[in-house]
Amino acid sequence: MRADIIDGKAFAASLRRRIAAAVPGFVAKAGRAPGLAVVLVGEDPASAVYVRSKGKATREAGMESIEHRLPATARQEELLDLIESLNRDEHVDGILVQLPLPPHMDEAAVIAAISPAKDVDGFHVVNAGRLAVGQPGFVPCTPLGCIMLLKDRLGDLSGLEAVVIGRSNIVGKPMAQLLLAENCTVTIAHSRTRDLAGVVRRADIVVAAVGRPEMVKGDWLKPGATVIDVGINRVAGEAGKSRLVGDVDFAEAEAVAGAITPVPGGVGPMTIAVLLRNTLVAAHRRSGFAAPADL
Ligand SMILES: NC(=O)C1=CN([C@@H]2O[C@H](COP(=O)(O)OP(=O)(O)OC[C@H]3O[C@@H](n4cnc5c(N)ncnc54)[C@H](OP(=O)(O)O)[C@@H]3O)[C@@H](O)[C@H]2O)C=CC1
Ligand SMILES: Nc1nc(=O)c2c([nH]1)NC[C@@H]1CN(c3ccc(C(=O)N[C@@H](CCC(=O)O)C(=O)O)cc3)C=[N+]21
Repeated sequence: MRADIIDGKAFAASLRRRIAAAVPGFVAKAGRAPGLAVVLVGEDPASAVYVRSKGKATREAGMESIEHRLPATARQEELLDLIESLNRDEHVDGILVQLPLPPHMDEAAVIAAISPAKDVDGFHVVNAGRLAVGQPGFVPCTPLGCIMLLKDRLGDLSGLEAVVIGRSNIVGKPMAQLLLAENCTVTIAHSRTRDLAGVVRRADIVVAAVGRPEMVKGDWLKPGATVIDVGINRVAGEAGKSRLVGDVDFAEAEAVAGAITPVPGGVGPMTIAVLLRNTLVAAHRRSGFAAPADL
């Protein structure tokens, strides 16, 4: 069997078109465009690339992109003051502080400073708590994008065995919460898990969010499983160039899985599309308008 490729890039493009189509309706009612503020601290080249592509996608959707850069040496107080001014700015609906932050900053304290109503990353404890208890809030973009791909592929997920590898606050834990909310039987695996291959072999759905290039092997998978590869790992490629690989050994997995997301072109593009979706939803909620239902 050869797995179907789940085209996250195409799905993300269609989501972005639906978002762009809904923006003029908001502008007509509110008299302004939805605004997303992205804050980059330091010069990490990978982060700078992401921030640029987020800004471009935001403008292409007809929204306002507000970009702030602070030097790597900035004091945490300066960042907290900036977040406070963005919290107060009526034109800012969403605030994203690009992670990771320089080591002298306390990420939890910085995230806590963002107004939960503008936390389009869904990283604030209030939004994490809402997700855990099933109240409406903001859900982290990457796991929400993964759920959209899974439901598009499989329809109802009820009763399926799902294994999430990774338990970070930004991917693994919210991913597990979302799968639970879809009535999956959820196992969360991590670096202390015994017999990881044996655990993964039970899964109808495997979500790999580890950060270890090509760790998940083909013979770890149940034949026909649906594999969502969140990993983004830059490794040495040919002729001194680097290339991106996921946490799943794609060549091996493709021969066993029923369907699999590629890297690049899978989960990554979904993350940005869902960020725009969350920003549009935040704009509607903050203005007291019902958010478009089909996003
Ligand atoms: N596509 C996208 O849009 C995004 C992609 N990513 C990518 O996803 C990956 C994960 O990101 P993130 O969650 O932030 O990473 P973290 O480093 O925060 O978490 C990694 C998790 O993997 C677990 N882990 C590490 N080694 C092993 C192992 N050998 N076996 C089993 N589990 C292991 C860790 O376990 P423990 O808790 O025990 O240490 C931890 O829970 C990265 O490649 C990142 O680049 C991240 C965000 C967005
Ligand atoms: N506050 C915050 N929110 C985030 O959502 C956040 C963050 N910090 N820090 C870093 C991670 C990582 N992340 C990605 C977004 C898009 C792609 C993406 O579009 N990837 C393309 C390839 C891009 C390339 O070629 O480099 C793809 O997979 O096809 C990947 C990874 C968001 N993150």
